[in-house]
Amino acid sequence: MSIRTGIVGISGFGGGEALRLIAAHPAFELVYAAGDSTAGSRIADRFPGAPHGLADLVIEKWDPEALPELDLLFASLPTGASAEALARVPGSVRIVDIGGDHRHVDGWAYGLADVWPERIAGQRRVANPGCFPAAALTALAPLLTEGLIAPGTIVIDAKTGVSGAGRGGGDGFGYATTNENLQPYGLLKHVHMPEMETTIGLLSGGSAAGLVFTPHLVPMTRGLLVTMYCRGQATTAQCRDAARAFYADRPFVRLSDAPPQTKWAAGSNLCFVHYAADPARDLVMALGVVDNLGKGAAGQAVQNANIICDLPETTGLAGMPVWP
Ligand SMILES: NC(=O)C1=CN([C@@H]2O[C@H](COP(=O)(O)OP(=O)(O)OC[C@H]3O[C@@H](n4cnc5c(N)ncnc54)[C@H](OP(=O)(O)O)[C@@H]3O)[C@@H](O)[C@H]2O)C=CC1
Ligand SMILES: CC(=O)N[C@@H](CCC(=O)OP(=O)(O)O)C(=O)O
Repeated sequence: MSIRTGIVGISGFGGGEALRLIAAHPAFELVYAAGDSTAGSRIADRFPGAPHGLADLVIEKWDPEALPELDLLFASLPTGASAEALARVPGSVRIVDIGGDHRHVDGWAYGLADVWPERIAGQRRVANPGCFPAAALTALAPLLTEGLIAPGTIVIDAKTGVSGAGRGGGDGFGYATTNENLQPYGLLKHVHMPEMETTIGLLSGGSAAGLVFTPHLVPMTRGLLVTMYCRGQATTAQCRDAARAFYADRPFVRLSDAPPQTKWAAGSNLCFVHYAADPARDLVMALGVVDNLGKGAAGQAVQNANIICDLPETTGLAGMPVWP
């Protein structure tokens, strides 16, 4: 089966990771690549390691009115740049939006693929979660659905690699300012806070109004770790049992015995979850690790595309992480 596939935003970090995955995907055939400033260049000009069959594909100027015949489109545009344009893509084209314009928007399935595959199947429009929510919500979902933690008391301390800011990260994302530096940002106003509050409400039936989320930029290229502190009386064993049952038949979530490390997920679509609890302290800790460009972006996007194209979820995603 050949599914005619496009990527808009292909020159970026998210789009480039989608290209890497699609180049090795047995059913998705890349026939359309688009962007803005890179329009007119060949894939190989941007990605010297592209396979021969894709090297000469020319990046088009993004124009939703001028698409070739497509079955599937991955959009990896800056948040704010896709809502209006994607509304003009014919309804026959399935879309997975890696950017933030369509999360919890009517007409779009929220693509938390390991938690809600049944809500994604059969849809033609899927909004990929943000990278921090991908890790945090995957780790929290079993605890919330089992009522093991109070949804309004969650504190999320997060660390991300610099590629999370994209290729055009801009001032503050250069080598001299990120190397050997640790930068908190977005205190109490990061856009992923409302995204996570809404999803936690859906998972728990309760309000996550007390959520606190603090991301930190750390000097690594890829990787994302969330360490979460919640109120609850559950034991570590109860949290682990809940996660084991919740993810029993899910291929990409790994319950780890030791606290997970960002390198464990590098280059993969895996999410590692881990729990430690102490009822005497009324404390449940939940940890999640993803590759921000994998499960945090293009990996989860391909998983979502597999689901809406009725393919096995693992198609093109079975490769192990890169180590070391
Ligand atoms: N990086 C990450 O870890 C994650 C990113 N995301 C989201 O994914 C999206 C892409 O992020 P990322 O890849 O990091 O960003 P980059 O800055 O690396 O890439 C942005 C891409 O968008 C293209 N682009 C920008 N404006 C336009 C336009 N007007 N028309 C057509 N193309 C345009 C650029 O094309 P050109 O170079 O040709 O100008 C480029 O290919 C964002 O919404 C981001 O928030 C989500 C999860 C994780
Ligand atoms: C390091 C860094 O800047 N990371 C980004 C994560 C981007 C992301 O997940 O994307 P969406 O904009 O699609 O939600 C940030 O914190 O905004």
